[in-house]
Amino acid sequence: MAAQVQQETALDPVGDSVRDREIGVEQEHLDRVYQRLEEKIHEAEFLMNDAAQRGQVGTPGALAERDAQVFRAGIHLNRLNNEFEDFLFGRIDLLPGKDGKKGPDGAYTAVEPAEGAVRADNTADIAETLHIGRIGVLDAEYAPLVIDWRAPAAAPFYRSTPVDPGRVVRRRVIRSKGRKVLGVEDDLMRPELKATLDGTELAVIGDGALMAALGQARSHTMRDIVASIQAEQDQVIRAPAASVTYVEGGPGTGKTAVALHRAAYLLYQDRRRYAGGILIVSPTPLLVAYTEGVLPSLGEEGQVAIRAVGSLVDGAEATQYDAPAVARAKGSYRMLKVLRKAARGALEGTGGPAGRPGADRAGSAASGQAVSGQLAFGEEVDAGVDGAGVDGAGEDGPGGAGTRAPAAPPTRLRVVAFGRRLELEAPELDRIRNNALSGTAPVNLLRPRARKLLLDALWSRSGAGSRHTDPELAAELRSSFDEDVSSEDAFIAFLDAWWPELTPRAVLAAMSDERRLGRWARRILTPGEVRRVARSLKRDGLSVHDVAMLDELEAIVGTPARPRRKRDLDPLDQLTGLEELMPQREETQRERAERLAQERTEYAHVIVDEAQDLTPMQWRMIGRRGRHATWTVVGDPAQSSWSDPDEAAEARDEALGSRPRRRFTLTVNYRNPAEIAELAAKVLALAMPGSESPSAVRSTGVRPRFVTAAGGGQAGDRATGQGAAARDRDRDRDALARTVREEAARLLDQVDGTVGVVVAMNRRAEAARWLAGLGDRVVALGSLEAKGLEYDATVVVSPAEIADESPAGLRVLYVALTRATQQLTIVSAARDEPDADGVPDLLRD
Ligand SMILES: Nc1ncnc2c1ncn2[C@@H]1O[C@H](COP(=O)(O)OP(=O)(O)OP(=O)(O)O)[C@@H](O)[C@H]1O
Repeated sequence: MAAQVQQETALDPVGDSVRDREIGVEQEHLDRVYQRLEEKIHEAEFLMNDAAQRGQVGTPGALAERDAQVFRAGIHLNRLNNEFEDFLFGRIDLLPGKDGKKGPDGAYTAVEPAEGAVRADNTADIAETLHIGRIGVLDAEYAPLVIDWRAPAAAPFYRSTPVDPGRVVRRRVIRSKGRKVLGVEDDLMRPELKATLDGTELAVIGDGALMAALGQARSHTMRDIVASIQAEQDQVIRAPAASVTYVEGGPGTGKTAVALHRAAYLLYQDRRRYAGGILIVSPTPLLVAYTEGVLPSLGEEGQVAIRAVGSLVDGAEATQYDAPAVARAKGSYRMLKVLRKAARGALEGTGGPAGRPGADRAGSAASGQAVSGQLAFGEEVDAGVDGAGVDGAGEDGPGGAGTRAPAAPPTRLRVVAFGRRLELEAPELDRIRNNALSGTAPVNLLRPRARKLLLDALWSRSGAGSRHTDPELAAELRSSFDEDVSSEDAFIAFLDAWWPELTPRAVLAAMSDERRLGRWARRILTPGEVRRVARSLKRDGLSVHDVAMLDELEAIVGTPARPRRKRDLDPLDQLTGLEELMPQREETQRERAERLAQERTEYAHVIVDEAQDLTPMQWRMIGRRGRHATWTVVGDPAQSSWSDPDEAAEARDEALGSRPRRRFTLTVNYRNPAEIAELAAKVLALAMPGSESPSAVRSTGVRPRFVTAAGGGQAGDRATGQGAAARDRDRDRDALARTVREEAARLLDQVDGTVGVVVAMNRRAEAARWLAGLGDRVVALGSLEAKGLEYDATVVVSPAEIADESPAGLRVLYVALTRATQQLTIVSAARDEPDADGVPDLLRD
């Protein structure tokens, strides 16, 4: 593949006059397209006015027709206006096809050239020229002016290679801004051929679109790659949506880009089928923000929801990271067992002040707001905490106010029936509760069963059952007894307090009591894990792992039947007037998509990005959203930050069920130059011995730079004594701060785009201070946040610190080292044991 790209790019330079002429040719075409688009916009406007006028006729039939017309015209107009900018980007010049058949888009359908299309002397005539863009446009005679990039006729633009060119002779990428063509870049698929178009030999301009795209400076948002999708990527994007499409590939192979383009492709292919929505799950809010613009640029935002894994539960938003040991306990299958016990145990209450069961379902969403997509890191959770202060009674649990654990249940039930006072005491009540809980249904749905068992016990205590031998009379008596008792205020109040409706947050709050959690997690979690998990659940705000636990609890406790919410109707059914018929006025498409996504709990297709990072509990959460879906799962095991990949793979297989898998591997690294990829490969060899690095598609000649932050000297020649050690630490910290700042500033001078400084998670706040005042082209990131992102240049601070952070530390370091598109600087601290050239121990040969 890399070889192929080089071959494609080794084209003869041409003079400016030829370039100008070719730009002129494309400009003419673009002018024609714009003219046609304007006509279409006028048509859409006319339709809308016409339909509005028709509404004045007033018959129900005319009104319905008007509504439908206006709605469609509104959408059409909206799309045209939105996609007006920079939407024509490609062209292919094709040999005549095997047969003369045309498809619905007006293009010939044959993939292979006709026999005799290439003459014996290697000359040929171009039979068809197609322009490719973000949407399709036909001229007044229904001939294609622009082919939608997702249409079958556009596939050769992406699929054709010099090895397997099909009918394509020349592939051209057109760069334009607004209505102006700025440049063209050609790749020849049949370089040996002398092809003519209308009697003129085909010109070849530029040195390939891919290289031009890869060399561009990066900003804080991802760009679409629609003009330069490569053949192996196109296979994935256009793979049929049945079952599970599974894509693996190393860093920078375009997995995220491919996943996003696939969403757009699927919608184009079968919009009706995907009306059920496409969910894209991303690991972090930062990656969501980074990728959010890609789908709108492809003309799609409607039915696609991109959500961070910590934002999948309505009304809950992760604002915290857990320390690695806590994350390990919360994310593993073991937690499932604990949650099941906790949900049942939570009914026992805590003995604290009364909670507000049922009142907190979504209200307390995010008490600690995430700052610009960054989550807080729970390092304090691990900081040598003893079991002190664990009485969680009545304390606010995760998420802050309104998430109290259930109060202590009443210990006696007293009612009056048939003129007699009847009582049940604590032991009897406990027995009844245990009996009720022996059912397998969700706890909230077991309440009717508990109620029935209470009535049975009271009935038997009343002795009324033995008074009548006639079964019919006895049944009647029993039924009036039940009615009397269950309408008694005392009974209703008792039931509400004794078997309250549990909410997931209330159960989580109950788990913040170390004693109770210890009971529920006996022989499942270690005492240390119990202590840490309980403490982590006491703090304000939720972690990504808490969100998966909430979702699991929702399934475990169940939602009692409530009056049904009004179904989201078909938009056409809801329309009553012109104002509402204009989706872009009432509610933008994006807002509508967001609203629908909020209300939606299951999807027609689920795309999981960075799938290697999901914990078993997260797989279960996502699995519930795609029970009837088809799936696209993209990931790279070598970049996994989860400590137990086997357990995660088991959970993944459970979520995906028995659906057949179609596997793809992406092999070319488009992000990192070879010099950076080579260095990262050393860490890959340590992290995952035997696995292969993707081949880098380009080389910049700039080698990674190694710098040592010189503070207190090397580990060996340090002063001894407590005071001296503290001084050494301060000096080290100052030296690190100074060095990182200098290196970031140096890189800012050298690149036009962004610089990312990647540090161990517990240095994030510190690192942000080091960079203060350097401007918004530079950002500080914790190692886990760097996932999926990229920068023109990166500074990786203390590889050893990142590697030692967690059991998956080497893989996390591999991620950190593969974020740069141009330059990489490694800053070592004493712990890295750098050699005289500043190369840390971990990165030496
Ligand atoms: N065909 C292409 N044309 C132009 N740029 C491309 C192409 N494929 C990938 N890229 C660019 O390469 C970079 C890496 O892509 P992407 O982030 O999708 O890779 P990834 O496999 O998800 O990486 P990681 O696993 O490291 O997160 C992006 O800048 C993307 O735009």
